[in-house]
Amino acid sequence: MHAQAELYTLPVRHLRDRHDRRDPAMAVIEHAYEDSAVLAEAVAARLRQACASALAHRGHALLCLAGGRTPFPAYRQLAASEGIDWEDIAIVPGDDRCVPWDHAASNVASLRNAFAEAQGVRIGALTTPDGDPGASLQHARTMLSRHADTFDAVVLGMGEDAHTASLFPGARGLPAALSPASREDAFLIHPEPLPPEAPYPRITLGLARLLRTRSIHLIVTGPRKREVLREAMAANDPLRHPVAAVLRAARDVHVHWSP
Ligand SMILES: O=C1O[C@H](COP(=O)(O)O)[C@@H](O)[C@H](O)[C@H]1O
Repeated sequence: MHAQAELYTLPVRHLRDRHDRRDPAMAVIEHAYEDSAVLAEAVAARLRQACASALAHRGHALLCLAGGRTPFPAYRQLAASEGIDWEDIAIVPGDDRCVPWDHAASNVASLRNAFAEAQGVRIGALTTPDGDPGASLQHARTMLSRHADTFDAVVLGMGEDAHTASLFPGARGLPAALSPASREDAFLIHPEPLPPEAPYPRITLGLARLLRTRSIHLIVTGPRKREVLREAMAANDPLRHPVAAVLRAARDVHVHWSP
């Protein structure tokens, strides 16, 4: 195991204290690593520990995992871990793009691919096989109603526009998806503008469902995302920087960063 580098220069706790005095118990726990390989190893170890603890205490584990690209090296390491009883573990994506399952942008397809080695693991889809947005929304809500337990771990990513899961700034459906009063677990989001790297409508878990978890890990890499995270925390405006909603509402968020 590599030593964790002490290079996280973002004064996270300071910014939280200064800009959000309502709940001083909230905490962002910072982890900075020398590179993305070390980050992946550390995140995989955290997820392994969350699974082991859940299996020991409850006999099953439920993970909610981000799509995109950044966390996949950690997922592949987790999937290759020895001694995990995958048959008792279920995974749901935190969001997905409304595309067919055989499309390169499908988060559920990427997750199924990353966990191919994990014999017996169940990976639920937020989308229907053809990716139809309306049918996917209904499908996601039904699927999530069958996975209503508290998550053992939630992994989130963040885009350079400060979206997390598919909670996109400026999207019409964002206020409902961020509302703690929303009764639904999943929402259809039409990002405006569509992100060029994945220009599709999305299904996302809402903030309240994401926060029903025993642990949260936000994974960000590169200097630009670190800047965005700092801006999000300073502004503390979730409609502009949806990631701020997670940072201010969760009791503890582990932020994992590497260059
Ligand atoms: O579109 C998405 O983007 C975010 C960030 O992805 P990353 O590869 O830049 O970390 C991701 O967390 C989300 O699941 C995905 O649908």
